[in-house]
Amino acid sequence: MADLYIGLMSGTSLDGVDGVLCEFGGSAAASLRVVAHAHRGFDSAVAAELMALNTAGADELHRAALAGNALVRVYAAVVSDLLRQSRIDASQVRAIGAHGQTVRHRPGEFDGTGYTLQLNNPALLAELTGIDVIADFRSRDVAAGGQGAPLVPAFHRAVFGRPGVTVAVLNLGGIANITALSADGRTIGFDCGPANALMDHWCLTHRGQPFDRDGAWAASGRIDATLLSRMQAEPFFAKAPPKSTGRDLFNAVWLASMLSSGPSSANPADVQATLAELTAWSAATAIQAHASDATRVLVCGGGALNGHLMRSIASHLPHATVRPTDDQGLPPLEVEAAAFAWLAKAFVERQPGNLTAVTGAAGPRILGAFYPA
Ligand SMILES: Nc1ncnc2c1ncn2[C@@H]1O[C@H](COP(=O)(O)OP(=O)(O)OP(=O)(O)O)[C@@H](O)[C@H]1O
Ligand SMILES: CC(=O)N[C@H]1[C@@H]2OC[C@@H](O2)[C@@H](O)[C@@H]1O[C@H](C)C(=O)O
Repeated sequence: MADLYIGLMSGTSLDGVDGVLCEFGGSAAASLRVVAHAHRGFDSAVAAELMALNTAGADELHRAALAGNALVRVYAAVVSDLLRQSRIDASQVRAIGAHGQTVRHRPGEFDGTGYTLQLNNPALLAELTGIDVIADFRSRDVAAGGQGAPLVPAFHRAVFGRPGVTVAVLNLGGIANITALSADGRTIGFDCGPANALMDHWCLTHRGQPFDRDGAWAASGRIDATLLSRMQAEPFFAKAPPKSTGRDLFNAVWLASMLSSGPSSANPADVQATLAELTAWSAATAIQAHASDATRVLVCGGGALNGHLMRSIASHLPHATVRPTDDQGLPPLEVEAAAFAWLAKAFVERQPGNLTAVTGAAGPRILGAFYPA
């Protein structure tokens, strides 16, 4: 039987769900083949509710439970798209790795353990698809004192790692994270700052568009150096890894406080240009600090389709080629979903999914919880 897994990712951009059906040839992810990719956007009511649940509000428990159900109905539709496209029957798929929707991420805070919360209803997904589901990949790492994020570096190492060569992988989702795959075999990874979450918010507010296609609007503006340096002073950027972040920090309130706490350009296009530069600067700074000898930077996530952002990052890293991951046979919008297919496989095989050097957890841990078909 082919080793078939589905990965489902709905990330911090809140743009919808990416799913992939993957075939694994052996235990190494290098032998992974994406058989099918499907994407479904959230309808506006679901997107608005998921966004609202990122901040405290009335009757949250009830609303969060219903939002988990709504999310899973989109997941089930994506699974059905994948099976139809690939003409594969549900019974042939070993498991689905379903990330869920992060609405809070506070590892290590409050009582020392803190929490990370992904809305989901894996029982309903198992019911709707008839396939085993693995979910809640982050909590065990947090329980072991880790950040619970980013989790993709282990997958990046397995698919993009090259012995004796330093490679940097940059994910530009709602939040940005890097993986530094050093020539000597060490792997470091951490969230390096905001990516599309703030740019999408600003674009929607001022242009009525969910995102700035190709970064054309940002490219039309001028970087506001004063605003940029105020943003760069955010303590998260100077923090040493392990570190992770999310909409808990980089949200509309953060942006509003940056805009109101000193002089800033009145022109919204200039703010967009400044946000793009903040992403480029923070990613390039992280790469220079942890993978200074990288001559290749592989970019995944929707930001890889933002030509302006890609050029800005490249201009900060003149000694490296900055290319989308399609170059390595895995298109940018498939990487994270494939990582959760890979993590589901790791769970089924009782292999640890975390890298302690990345998350800071006390040890390697098997990640996820099992919901049988
Ligand atoms: N053609 C494009 N031009 C500019 N930006 C784009 C383009 N296509 C997608 N994007 C951006 O990519 C985002 C989606 O990226 P992605 O699917 O990687 O996010 P995500 O899964 O939410 O990420 P993460 O979990 O890493 O935070 C969109 O919200 C948009 O901002
Ligand atoms: C808590 C959470 O959902 N974090 C996401 C988010 O989106 C990007 C970045 O922040 C990364 O840390 C993580 O996602 C990827 C899939 C990860 O865990 O590697």
